[in-house]
Amino acid sequence: MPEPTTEPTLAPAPDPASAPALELLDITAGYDRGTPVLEGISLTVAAGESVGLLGPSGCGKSTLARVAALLHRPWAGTVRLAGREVRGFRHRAPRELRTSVGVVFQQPRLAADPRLTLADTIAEPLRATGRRDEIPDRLPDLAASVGLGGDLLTRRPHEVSDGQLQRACLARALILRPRLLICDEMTAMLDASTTAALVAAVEDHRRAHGTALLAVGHDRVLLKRWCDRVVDFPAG
Ligand SMILES: Nc1ncnc2c1ncn2[C@@H]1O[C@H](COP(=O)(O)OP(=O)(O)OP(=O)(O)O)[C@@H](O)[C@H]1O
Repeated sequence: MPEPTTEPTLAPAPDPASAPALELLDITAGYDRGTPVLEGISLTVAAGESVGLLGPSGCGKSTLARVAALLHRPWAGTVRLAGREVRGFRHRAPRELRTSVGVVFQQPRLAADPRLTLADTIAEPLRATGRRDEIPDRLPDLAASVGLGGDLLTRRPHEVSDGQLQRACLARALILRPRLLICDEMTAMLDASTTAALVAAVEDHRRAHGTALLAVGHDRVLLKRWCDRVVDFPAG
C-alpha cells in the first residue's frame, strides 16, 4: 500500500495592510569587519504607526535607518517590510520593496542632484519607475502640500534655501506614496517654523495615505510631540 502523502502547507501570505510596516529583527551591521556599529538590534513599526528613534551622536541611528531603507546590507538579522522578508539590499532589492520606503536625509544638498530643478527632483522617482505620465496628476498638489509653488519649482538647488530644498526632498520621498517614510534628522538643519511646516506636511500625508513613519533625531521634545511612540537607542 502506498504511503499517504502529506501536502506541504504553505504559510499564508502576510496581509500587507495589517503586517507591520517595518520589522528589524536582531540586526547586526557595520562598516569595518569585526567592529559592528549595531549588534542584535530589533525595532518594529506597526502599519500606519509613527515611531521616533532617539540616541546620542554616533550610536548608529543613521546606520539602522539605512538598513531599514534597504540602503545598507546588515551582517546578520532579518528585515521585513509589510511582512515581506528582504533578501537583497541597494540595487539588488526588488523594485516594489525599494519603492515602498521613502527616505529624507539630514542634508538636502548631499541628497539632491544639483542639475535638476525642484520639479524634476520631486518627479525623479516617477520617471525612474517608468510612471512619468502620473507627474501632472501628482506633482502640483504634492509640491503645494510641502509649501513649494510658483517659480520655486523651476529653480535649481543653488537658487533655493536649505529649507526649500528639504521641502523638495520630502516631496520626492512621498511621491510614490510609500508604505513607510524614514526621516533621518530631516529637520536638524532647519529653523522652528520650517520644522513645523515639514512635520505638518508629513502628518497630513500620513493621515491621507496611512503611511508609517520612522523619525530619527536628537530632539526628544519634537519627537515626543510628533510620534505615537519614542524609542531610546539602542532599541534591541
Ligand atoms: N560609511 C561609513 N563608513 C565607516 N564608518 C561609518 C560610516 N557611516 C557611519 N560610520 C560610523 O558608524 C558609527 C555610527 O554612525 P551613524 O551615522 O549611524 O550614527 P548616528 O547615531 O546616526 O550619529 P549622528 O546622530 O551623529 O548622525 C559612527 O562611529 C560612524 O563613524
